[in-house]
Amino acid sequence: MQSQTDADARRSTNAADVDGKPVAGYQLDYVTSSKLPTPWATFAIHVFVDPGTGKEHLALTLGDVGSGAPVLARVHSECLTGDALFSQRCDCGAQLEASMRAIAEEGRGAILYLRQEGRGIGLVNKIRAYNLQDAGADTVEANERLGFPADMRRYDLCKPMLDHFGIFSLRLMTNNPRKVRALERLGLRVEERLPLQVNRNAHNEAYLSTKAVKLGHWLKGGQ
Ligand SMILES: Nc1nc2c(ncn2[C@@H]2O[C@H](COP(=O)(O)OP(=O)(O)OP(=O)(O)O)[C@@H](O)[C@H]2O)c(=O)[nH]1
Ligand SMILES: [Zn+2]
Repeated sequence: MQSQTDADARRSTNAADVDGKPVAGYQLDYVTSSKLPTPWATFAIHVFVDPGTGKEHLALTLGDVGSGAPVLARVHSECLTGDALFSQRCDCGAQLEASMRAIAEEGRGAILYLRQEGRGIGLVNKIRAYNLQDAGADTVEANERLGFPADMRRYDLCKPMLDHFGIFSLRLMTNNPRKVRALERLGLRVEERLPLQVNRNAHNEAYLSTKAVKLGHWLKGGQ
């Protein structure tokens, strides 16, 4: 029997995909902000709600991000296992930490924390995909065997978040060309693309290789 999570995940493929036409005027409701002290800096945390899905998306900002100068930025998709539980199966937690550190060092920047777990297939399916990976599938094949595309994320929800802060020009920390293309298609300027290669280890080596070979990520050193 299909779980609610499966149905929700599949339904969202029908919405604009990153490589499809972005939804014009994607709507997110800004709700509230507060302070978020972290080991590296005290960020401002901002919450947005997607009225269509009920999902709460977050932004962390530091300094005057609305001045017009390109903003050091990270667009990060949720990975509960990597971001909160120290999983070594991926590079997500280390990338989040590295980007928070970099922004703290610069004294100015923004992180969009998008609630699209497991490249959009949700936590339940990501854990199922891990089992398929342990049985020999790579990350793309595992998604496909579960009936999903390799990557179901959408980035058009970044636009209302960035508009809220008056950000239109980015220095983006990413290795993912699809993310850069998607943001540019939304009319944002990616002035610079900064690599974010951290925490390669025995557990995530195959995951990183698949990113490079099948998903075209800019990863040096055979990753
Ligand atoms: N389906 C699936 N998703 C995964 C797996 N490992 C990590 N993820 C998800 O992959 C996404 C990673 O997103 P980001 O950190 O934004 O990064 P990225 O698209 O890999 O590109 P970068 O900007 O270079 O980090 C998160 O949503 C994770 O939950 C996996 O094995 N299978
Ligand atoms: Zn991860």
